[in-house]
Amino acid sequence: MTEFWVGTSWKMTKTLAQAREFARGVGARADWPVRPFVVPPATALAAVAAELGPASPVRVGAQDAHWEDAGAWTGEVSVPQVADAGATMLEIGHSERREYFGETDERVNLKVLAAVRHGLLPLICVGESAEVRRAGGAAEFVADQVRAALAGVPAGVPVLIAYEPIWAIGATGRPARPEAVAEMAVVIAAAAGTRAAVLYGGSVNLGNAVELARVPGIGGLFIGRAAWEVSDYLCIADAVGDLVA
Ligand SMILES: O=C(CO)COP(=O)(O)O
Repeated sequence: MTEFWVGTSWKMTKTLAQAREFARGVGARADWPVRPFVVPPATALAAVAAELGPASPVRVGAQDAHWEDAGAWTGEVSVPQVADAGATMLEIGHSERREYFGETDERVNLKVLAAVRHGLLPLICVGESAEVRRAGGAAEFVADQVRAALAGVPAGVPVLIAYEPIWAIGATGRPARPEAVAEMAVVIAAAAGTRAAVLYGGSVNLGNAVELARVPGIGGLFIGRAAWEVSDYLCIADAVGDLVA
């Protein structure tokens, strides 16, 4: 395995001081066996990027951005703005945004196109609900999400796609079984093509990270809660790194 992504989204957590502390912790590390990334809240993007510096191997991502470059969109931030703050990746379509903030497949696609237009690496989140899985429609649902997100994106443009089943995310979630992740990696690769690396997210922790990282077709892990302490993040990156080195 030549490259394996390990990243964490901080969601709506961390003050500036906490964000800087985390950035100092990852910034102190010179050698990475994995491709590291952090996805701070918008308030901390610039501070984290500044702390890491432009040459850092740790990539910084924004959790969301509007599809227009600028304008009268109160409360939003644009892709050029998050890029200006230091983001080189853009997370798009997390299920929390789809569920609570009206993110549709169409908007996800507009945001992917905006990210590509401005040279940010899109990190597109997809995943089915427990209901859809129970009804046997998970593969089709996720393939549709992937195809919709990538409509109009030229074939050679690299993207990351995080498979994050809704039932696996957060305090009430349970991690997907490796076999289910493997099946979905095939589905996503078929829908997205070779330009996509497929990541898994949803209740990843130190105890299950290696098993999930071993899943065929999986090129990274996208972690929430279990990586919010920098020492925990580094432990997971090292455990996975031993596997992929
Ligand atoms: O949503 C996630 C990453 O985007 C995963 O969150 P948890 O790891 O906290 O379940």
